[in-house]
Amino acid sequence: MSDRPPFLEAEVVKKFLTCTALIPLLKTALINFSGGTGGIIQPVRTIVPVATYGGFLGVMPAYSATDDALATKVVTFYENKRPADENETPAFPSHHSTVLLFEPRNGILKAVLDGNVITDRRTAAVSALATELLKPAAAEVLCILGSGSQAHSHFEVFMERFSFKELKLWSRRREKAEQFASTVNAKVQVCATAREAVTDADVIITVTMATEPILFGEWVKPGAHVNAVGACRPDWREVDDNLMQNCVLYVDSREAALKESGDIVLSGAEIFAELGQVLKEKKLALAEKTTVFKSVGLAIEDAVSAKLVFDSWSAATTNE
Ligand SMILES: NC(=O)C1=CN([C@@H]2O[C@H](COP(=O)(O)OP(=O)(O)OC[C@H]3O[C@@H](n4cnc5c(N)ncnc54)[C@H](O)[C@@H]3O)[C@@H](O)[C@H]2O)C=CC1
Ligand SMILES: O=C([O-])C1=[NH+]CCC1
Repeated sequence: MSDRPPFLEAEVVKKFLTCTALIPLLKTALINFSGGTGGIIQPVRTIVPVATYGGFLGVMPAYSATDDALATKVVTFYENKRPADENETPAFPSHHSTVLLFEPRNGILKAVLDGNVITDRRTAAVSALATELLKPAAAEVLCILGSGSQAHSHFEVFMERFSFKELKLWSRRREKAEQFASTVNAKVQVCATAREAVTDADVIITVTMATEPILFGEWVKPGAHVNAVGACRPDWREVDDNLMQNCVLYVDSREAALKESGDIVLSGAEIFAELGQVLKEKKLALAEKTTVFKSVGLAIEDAVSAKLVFDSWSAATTNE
């Protein structure tokens, strides 16, 4: 047998990273991250700007004693500059990531995993956890702004976890939204403007590479819940000041959000609670108010996801 650690590619990750298995792990990890039983060491990620090319490289290490998981994700994300020709598709996906999973007992590298599926699924699963707690009681209309990788993963996870009656989609390039609508197994209303998509929505998901607001408070139905997933740089925005300042604001990590989220840093909006606190103390879930969950993405989510995939893959391989 080779000493080389295995590389678990996207198809393997897809097979083992099911929502059913992942969501309870994320729930526990987020509670522990926000003070639960502790045992989680996770610094705010290091970001190296690749300014010449409009890119960023992020290093995201985390250790969970409770989960016995030690990992680091390396992620690059590049501003997906609008091509000069409107009909041209950007040559590369905007995000690329890889997860290194270590054996906590001795530090040996156990596996290298495709990080793209992990990033897409765990982000959508965390948004679903926030939505379960913060959506209005009768939530019938879901709106997604954006049509890239995260839009797809959020769609998949939300279709599995909720039963919305209507799904509205807006994307900067209408043909991308139409392409999305034609490939998914559900009726999707493609909207000409973000405003049209947001109007009357009970739950809104922003998953764009926008650097200026694309979601405005005056469009949002009182009591709606927003998962604000993009704009992970301190000078990038997806959501305007009006919404940020007039909502009950939840984050995945207070420390990271105050450093990385332009929507928070530039609006001066006050954070009400971390998601992990709400998962632990349900009374913090003010679902009758207009709520925003600002997610920047946590290394611990990647670590528990990678361990789940590796353990499931190892068990399946041993039994073959
Ligand atoms: N919070 C978290 O844990 C994570 C957040 N993200 C963020 O989620 C967002 C979406 O990521 P992906 O779907 O992987 O990216 P993607 O590149 O696959 O899709 C981006 C979408 O944004 C649209 N877009 C690009 N520039 C825009 C602009 N100026 N205005 C409006 N729309 C614009 C594109 O047309 C596309 O629909 C990004 O901001 C990304 O950094 C990604 C991973 C994890
Ligand atoms: O958590 C993550 O992997 C990311 N958040 C924003 C860009 C990538």
